[in-house]
Amino acid sequence: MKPQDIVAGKSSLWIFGYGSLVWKPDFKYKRSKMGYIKGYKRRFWHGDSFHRGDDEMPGRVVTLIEEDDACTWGVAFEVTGSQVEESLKYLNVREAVRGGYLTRVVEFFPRGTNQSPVQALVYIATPDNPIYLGPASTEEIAAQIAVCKGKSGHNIEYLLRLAEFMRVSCPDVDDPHLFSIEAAVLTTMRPILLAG
Ligand SMILES: N[C@@H](CCC(=O)N[C@@H](CS)C(=O)NCC(=O)O)C(=O)O
Repeated sequence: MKPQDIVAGKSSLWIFGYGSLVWKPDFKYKRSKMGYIKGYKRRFWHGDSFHRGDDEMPGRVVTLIEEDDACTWGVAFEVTGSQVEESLKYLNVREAVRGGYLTRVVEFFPRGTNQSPVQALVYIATPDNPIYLGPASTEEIAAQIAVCKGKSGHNIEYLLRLAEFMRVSCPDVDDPHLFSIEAAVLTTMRPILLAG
């Protein structure tokens, strides 16, 4: 199913967030559910020269990388009525125009028993994206995040809020990629913060 098909004439739509959307949706929605999608892993492999970086020093934000046995936890937001058009208009600017993300349709599995999966729209930056940065070591990613900031704030805030969200909302989910980068940034920043 194409994204436009899931949206066409819809009075209700689910939008899956796995990065800044989990802690800052900034659009009106009817309800939200914790849950996951299959076949993708979350990685800090996308560049950002607007929200958390600039043209000289692009920040690193998350995208989804296809991997058969992977799953990524996040939040799905249900928008209904006028919220559908309002949220898509807002996210098109925030995610597509300023962030370089494309839309895809995924199957979202809400957490909990007796919850049926639903089709959801997701914003994803693919490797052919001009500001896609790709894989790097934990230390390299942490060093980049530690020094970048953009119009929405520091790249460290983006990292720590996502890590905090996962610890609080998905305490039983391990995310070695996310938490190893968080630990590396805090190790880098600790002497600087304590020296002050
Ligand atoms: N599409 C992912 C990632 C979204 C994301 O982090 N997008 C960036 C654009 S580069 C953003 O909106 N940043 C806002 C901010 O950093 O406050 C999601 O569903 O959460």
